[in-house]
Formats: sequence, structure tokens, C-alpha cells
Amino acid sequence: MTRVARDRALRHAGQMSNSERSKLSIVGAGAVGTSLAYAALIRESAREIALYDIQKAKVDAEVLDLAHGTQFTGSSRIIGGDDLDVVTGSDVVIITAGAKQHPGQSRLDLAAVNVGILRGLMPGLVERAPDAVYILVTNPCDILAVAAQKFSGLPSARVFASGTVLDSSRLRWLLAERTGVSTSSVHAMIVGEHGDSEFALWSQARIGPVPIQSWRPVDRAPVSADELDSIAEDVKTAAYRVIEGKGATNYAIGLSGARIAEAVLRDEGAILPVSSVLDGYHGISGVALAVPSIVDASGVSALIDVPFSEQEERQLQDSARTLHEELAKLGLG
Ligand SMILES: NC(=O)C1=CN([C@@H]2O[C@H](COP(=O)(O)OP(=O)(O)OC[C@H]3O[C@@H](n4cnc5c(N)ncnc54)[C@H](O)[C@@H]3O)[C@@H](O)[C@H]2O)C=CC1
Ligand SMILES: CC(=O)C(=O)O
Repeated sequence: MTRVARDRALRHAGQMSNSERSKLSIVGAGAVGTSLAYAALIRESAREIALYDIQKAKVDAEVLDLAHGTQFTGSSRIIGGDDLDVVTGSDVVIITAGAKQHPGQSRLDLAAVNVGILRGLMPGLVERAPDAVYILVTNPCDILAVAAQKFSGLPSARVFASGTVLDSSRLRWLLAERTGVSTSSVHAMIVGEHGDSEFALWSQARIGPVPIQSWRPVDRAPVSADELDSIAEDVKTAAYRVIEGKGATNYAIGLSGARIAEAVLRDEGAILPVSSVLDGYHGISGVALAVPSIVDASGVSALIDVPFSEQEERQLQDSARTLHEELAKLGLG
């Protein structure tokens, strides 16, 4: 049982107050890891945030820079360094360490090198944080979720990837811009691989309470099927465009990672499209894919069995095939 889940049981039994005792560790202090730490500090996602990297000078400087701003960020504390012991006792560990895409590379192109890095990292992490929930952000994150689960032997509920939480945020922003409503009133998800075979679950998408296909505002044009296709394509190619322009995507994934950690640390039961190893979901097993999942103190506590359209079902199976093939190439199938 994770510490957060144990605390929940104690709270229910009246033996513990609600004051959280939470530690979030971030492995990898590059563009993504530091943005995640920054977002987590500002959002007060955890009481203690630890940043670990093998580059001592860099991680020490990043921790110092973040610590210098804590007068303005509430009560969270930041620690870190190049000694893996900084993760000891974590409730959530988010892994962002490893190679990133260069312009023209796909996420799957990073698989072999990043699986190798993860193989080296997992035993030491699990030794120091045996009760943590592990969240894989390093790409290809769906492949790395399977690898981390195998290398750690932890239950698959406690080892999952950020999946398409970021892509879904991109989708919601685009739909909000198009429809003129706030992102919080857009209910839509990208599912499948966090990668080139991902797709929008249009059959379930809503603007407020209205299915997107029936959305007919008084003074605006409805969103046509062609526009929906173009928006989904825009989401799929978004990372390539940002990487082309600035070499990395970091702020939006930093916020997404902090949001997922909060769902665990606050035992929220939030529905998020994270990616855990499937066992019979729509007939798919042995690969991790992003599907609507309930995230709470125990990790992914349940998957939501959404009715997919025929096309969406085909797209989900295509995503699964792509990832099965990649896992087989890596000897992880
Ligand atoms: N899943 C998602 O939605 C997203 C995933 N990513 C992925 O996140 C990963 C990191 O990206 P960036 O931060 O931009 O890369 P970066 O190159 O800026 O940082 C990577 C960091 O990992 C560190 N590292 C390497 N091996 C390590 C080890 N064994 N232990 C600890 N630290 C180690 C490096 O020293 C470096 O500081 C990439 O794989 C990228 O593709 C990026 C954006 C979104
Ligand atoms: C790099 C990456 O995976 C993303 O920004 O979606």
C-alpha cells in the first residue's frame, strides 16, 4: 500500500489529520524536470520536492535557483542533488531523465537509449522509495511504463506514464480557442499512444454538456468534421513544431506532470488519460496506452470502459499494434 493510501485509511479511521506529508521526487533536471519542479512549487503540489540528476553542477544550480524563489511559492520545500538518496521516502517519483527528440526524430526513436537508462535507474529508485507511485514522462513514455513495471516488479497500478494528459490539454486549448468557451468547459481527450498513432476521442467530446458534433452556438459557426480532423492533426504534430522552434517542450508538460502528481498525492480520484499496462481493456494486454483512468493514492485504481466508435476502436487497436511491435524489437514483448 502506498503511504498516501495508508494515510487515507488512517484519516477515515480518524487517526490522522488532513495535513499532508507528501514528497514528490523528479528524476532528471533537464528542461522538463526543472519545469515540472517549478510548476509543482508554484501549485504547491507536494510539501517536499526533490530533484535528482547525474549532472551535479547543473542539478545543484537548478535547486538553488528554485529555492531562491520559495518566498513567493507557499510552503513547499525544494531539495536535490546528484545523490540518489534525495528520493528516499518519496510518495511520487516522476521520471524525466534521458534523451530527447531532435528535430525530425519521433518519440519511438528514443526507445532503446531511454530503456537502457531506465534499466539502470529503477532498482536504486525502488530501493529508496518502495511505496511510491512511479510516473514515466521520458519518451516514449508508454514503452517506458512497460519497461519500468518489468524492471521494478511493482504492481502496474503504481507504474504508469503521463500518457496523453499533455496532448489532451493541447486539444482542449485548441477547442476553447475555436469555440470561445473556457478550457475548463471543454471536455475532450486524446487517447492511445503518446505519439504518432494517438487520436481524439471525438465520440465522447463535449463543449459544456453538448456533444461537439451537435454544438450550435447562436452567433458562431458549428465545428465541421474537417475542422475536427485538422484540430486532431494539429495536436499530433504540436510537439514537433515546438521542438523545431526551441529544441524542447517543457512548460506544458511541467504543468501536466504536476497535475498528475497532485491527483495521487491528494487522493483525488481524478479521471485523466494516463497510460498504464493494459490487461484486457478492449481486448488489449501487455502494452501501456492512454485511456481514461481513475488516478488516486493507489495510482491508477481503475480504467473507464468508454464506448468507442468503430473508427476509434480501429485507431486504438492500431496504437496497440505499434507499441507491441516496438516492445518486441526491444525484447520487452
Ligand atoms: N511524455 C511527455 O508528454 C513528454 C516527454 N518528454 C520527454 O522528457 C524527456 C526529457 O526531456 P528534456 O528534459 O527536454 O531533456 P534534457 O536533455 O533537457 O534533460 C534530460 C536530463 O536527464 C538527465 N539524465 C540522463 N541520464 C540520467 C540518469 N541516469 N539519472 C538522472 N538523470 C539523468 C540529463 O543529465 C539531463 O539533465 C525526453 O525523453 C523527452 O522526450 C518531453 C516532453 C513531453
Ligand atoms: C516531446 C513530447 O512528447 C511532447 O511535447 O508531446
